Amino acid sequence: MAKTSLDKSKIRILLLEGIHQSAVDNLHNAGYTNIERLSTSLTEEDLVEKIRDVHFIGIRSRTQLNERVIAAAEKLTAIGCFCIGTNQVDLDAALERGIPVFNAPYSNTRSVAELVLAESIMMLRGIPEKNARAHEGGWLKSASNSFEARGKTLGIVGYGSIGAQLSVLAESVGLNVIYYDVVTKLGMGNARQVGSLEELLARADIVTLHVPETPSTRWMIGREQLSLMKQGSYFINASRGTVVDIEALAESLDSGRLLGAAVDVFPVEPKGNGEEFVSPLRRFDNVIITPHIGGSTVEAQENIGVEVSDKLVTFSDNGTTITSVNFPEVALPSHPDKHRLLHIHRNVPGVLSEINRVLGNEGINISAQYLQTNEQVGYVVIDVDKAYGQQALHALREVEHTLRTRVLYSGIDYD
Ligand SMILES: NC(=O)C1=CN([C@@H]2O[C@H](COP(=O)(O)OP(=O)(O)OC[C@H]3O[C@@H](n4cnc5c(N)ncnc54)[C@H](O)[C@@H]3O)[C@@H](O)[C@H]2O)C=CC1
Ligand SMILES: O=C(O)CCC(=O)C(=O)O
Repeated sequence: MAKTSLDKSKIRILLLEGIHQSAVDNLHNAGYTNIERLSTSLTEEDLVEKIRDVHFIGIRSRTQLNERVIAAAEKLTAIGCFCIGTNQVDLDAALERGIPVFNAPYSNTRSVAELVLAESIMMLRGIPEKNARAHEGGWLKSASNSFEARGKTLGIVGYGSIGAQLSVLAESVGLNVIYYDVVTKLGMGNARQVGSLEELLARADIVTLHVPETPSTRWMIGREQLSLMKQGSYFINASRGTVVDIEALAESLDSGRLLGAAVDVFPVEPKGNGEEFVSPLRRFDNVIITPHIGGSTVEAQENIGVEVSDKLVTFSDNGTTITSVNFPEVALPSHPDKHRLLHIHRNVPGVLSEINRVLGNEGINISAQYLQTNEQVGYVVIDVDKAYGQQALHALREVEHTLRTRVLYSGIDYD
């Protein structure tokens, strides 16, 4: 039987931003029934109120879990990002409070890559303007500025899961692929890494960004970088809105240096479908604007729902933190006949021996134990005989540098 620290019906789960029903079904199947699912994100004020009693929260890219929100989340046990990016969460603030953060690093990779390839072909053919004219009753039948993809050069910035997947798809339609990455990477197929961002910008007919939001990628593309791009080239951003200076991009479109752009992510995005989208790019017919839907396919969302809810359930039931993006990774085999203690502490020397000393003083025999640390935090999972659950928990709470403790009772429901 799965272990649980509370009766599962008392474990409150809040899912925001229209997380797929597959997550709800999966949580129900695992015995978690106290689930609230909202279709939008929440403002900081609303979130601070709502998160107080929540044990697990699921978000996508829009919800900002900053220091203030996390500090208000007194009961929060884990965070699930039902997406790839985790830049919307203050990972250190979560770590400091002993809260692991999980994501779905691969489930929407293919969806983004397919969209970017499709946009490349559409832009090369001038479809966005032709489509706009036709909707207004116009008829723009012309081969001018309309090109085949075959033989053109696609420049990928950030050759990770999405960049590499796109590289394979792009070669299949005859695009030549070059890429720039801060890490040396082996190219898929005939793709070639270039030595600098500047070289990529100068050589590519289409530049597409697939980097995470980090201090090194913030405003990485501005006036200077756009001025290096070829006359008559195309630009795509489906990474994060903060990577590109959007005013500078608008200037490059006005000047005609860029023949088109496709943008899926923006520095400020509406928090739900009802809010107005404001952007200097709205005036361009040759810009494909999409509402941050690079990863929004039925397949991706269903898979993400299962993947991330599985990670939350496994952590809740067993203390497993494998694949967490901010936390020491620990997995101890399940021991159904034991109680399991979770101890999260500041990573300073001597904590483990202190844990063992206090448990020893209480006459508690440890039947299994596993510790992992990162720079800031240590996480130890300890199995003890069933007789000692509460007693062991009290002893552990006395250990200096403790951030958080939990006991997972084997097959017994406690408050
Ligand atoms: N539009 C959408 O709906 C979606 C957007 N995304 C965004 O795409 C990003 C990339 O996703 P993945 O490919 O899965 O990530 P990844 O982590 O597999 O790859 C990112 C790559 O960027 C490289 N990189 C990091 N900093 C760089 C820099 N300053 N210059 C050049 N390269 C740099 C890394 O070395 C890595 O190879 C995510 O972090 C997320 O922000 C992801 C999924 C959906
Ligand atoms: O689906 C979403 O809300 C965000 C997708 C995304 O940007 C990501 O996976 O990082």
